[in-house]
Amino acid sequence: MSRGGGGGGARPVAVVVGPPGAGKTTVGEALAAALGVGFRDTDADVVAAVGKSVAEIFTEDGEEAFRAAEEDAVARALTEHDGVLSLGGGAVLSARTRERLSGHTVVFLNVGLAEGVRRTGLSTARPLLAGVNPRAKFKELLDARLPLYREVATVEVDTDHSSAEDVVARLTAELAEA
Ligand SMILES: Nc1ncnc2c1ncn2[C@@H]1O[C@H](COP(=O)(O)OP(=O)(O)OP(=O)(O)O)[C@@H](O)[C@H]1O
Ligand SMILES: O=C(O)C1=C[C@@H](O)[C@@H](O)[C@H](O)C1
Ligand SMILES: [Mg+2]
Repeated sequence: MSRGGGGGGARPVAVVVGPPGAGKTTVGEALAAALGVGFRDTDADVVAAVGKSVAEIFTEDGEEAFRAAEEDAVARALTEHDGVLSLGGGAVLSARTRERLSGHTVVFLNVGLAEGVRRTGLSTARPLLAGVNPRAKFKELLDARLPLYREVATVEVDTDHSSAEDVVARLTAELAEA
């Protein structure tokens, strides 16, 4: 829950973006705890709003329906939440969302192909990577999205060779300087 109690007028202390497996949820949650603020994840907001898991929305309603619900969830959270806000990995695909991120502190958690595939490999909860060749899909996704993550980011952290705890420590230092 937000410190401001929700409603309009709030503003996240940091918005976290990046590819699947970058640590948006893990690091986002730990960063919020380190800063003593609340945590919100738009994937969880979409699940709550639609009443189905992310995988069910993709399978039953299609990616376009998920993206529309995600765009709404991001817009709401940006005005309601004053803690750390993690976005879904593909949220930056929306030009409207990218515009809405302008002026916010946006952390891009980057992860390379090999490490991203390794971190997401054991999960069946990511419908986009559930196909026959998750590595090719991950590469395609990184190629398409890297410029979009960088377009919105005010801070970029490479997570390949750092534990989630180290990433949080680097981010708390960077955000204190900003
Ligand atoms: N810096 C890190 N080092 C090692 N493992 C990590 C790191 N960050 C996250 N992980 C692990 O990678 C997996 C994916 O992390 P997480 O779910 O936080 O990613 P995400 O960016 O939220 O992905 P998604 O876009 O699918 O929601 C988890 O098992 C998590 O523990
Ligand atoms: O990278 C993506 O496109 C996605 C990432 C997840 O956070 C979820 O939003 C969903 O699985 C799609
Ligand atoms: Mg996540």
